[in-house]
Amino acid sequence: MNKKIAVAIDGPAAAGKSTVAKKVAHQLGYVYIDTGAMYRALTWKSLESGVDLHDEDAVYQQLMQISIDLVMENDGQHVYVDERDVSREIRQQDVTTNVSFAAKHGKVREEMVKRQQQLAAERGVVMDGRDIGTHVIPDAEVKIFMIASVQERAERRHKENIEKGFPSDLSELKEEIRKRDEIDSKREIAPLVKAEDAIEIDTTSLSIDEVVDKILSAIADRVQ
Ligand SMILES: Nc1ncnc2c1ncn2[C@@H]1O[C@H](COP(=O)(O)OP(=O)(O)O)[C@@H](O)[C@H]1O
Ligand SMILES: Nc1ccn([C@@H]2O[C@H](COP(=O)(O)OP(=O)(O)O)[C@@H](O)[C@H]2O)c(=O)n1
Repeated sequence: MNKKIAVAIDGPAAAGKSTVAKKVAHQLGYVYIDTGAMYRALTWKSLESGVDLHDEDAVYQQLMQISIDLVMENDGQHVYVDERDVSREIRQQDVTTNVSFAAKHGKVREEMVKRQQQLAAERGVVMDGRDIGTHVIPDAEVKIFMIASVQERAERRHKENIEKGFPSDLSELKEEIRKRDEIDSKREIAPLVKAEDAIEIDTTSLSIDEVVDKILSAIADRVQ
């Protein structure tokens, strides 16, 4: 497979996007870009500095003052805000429950999309998020929309939290996922929606490797 392409993976919270995107990128020797981590990094910084996440100008100003870097290291991708490694902090519950507020502002999204498009300028990328196939890389050669039931997604996140030593409550997780999906799907700017030309994969009863294989074969079909 010589021709390098862009693969856009979108879908709701905990559908398995980043796990699968990382594996697909690894198999192809592509770069993986986690756009959710960028919104989480901004949210973490805003909470740290006491910025009101509902104040569009304040959140935008905060974003313009920071650099957000995704760096591949031996143990996986790390996220830096300026010089600080915040990979763990951005997965904490206060960031998770607030990130959709930061992500709904038009000015914030415009700047994020600009940064993400720079990262994807060269092909050979797998990028995951909510608006990748619709706004960030609308001309991506392969677009995937991953879904799974809320129950399944909450159970997956619960298991992951316990493994990481994070406190976790299944019914709270279900509620948080439902609420975040609703904000992400109903926002005015670039809501979470399947791109017309995206392939939908329901991962509820699929293993990680089965999903990876489906995406790799969609890519193989496209680049032939
Ligand atoms: N098809 C799958 N079957 C079972 N578990 C999965 C599957 N895909 C992902 N997971 C697990 O679900 C959790 C959430 O996946 P993640 O990739 O973080 O989702 P997203 O990026 O969509 O939020 C992770 O712990 C991951 O290992
Ligand atoms: N391209 C993107 C990526 C994430 N986001 C926002 O960032 C939040 C966190 O994204 P994420 O991919 O880390 O979320 P999880 O599904 O991993 O929990 C989402 O709930 C969206 O509010 C977005 O608006 N657009």
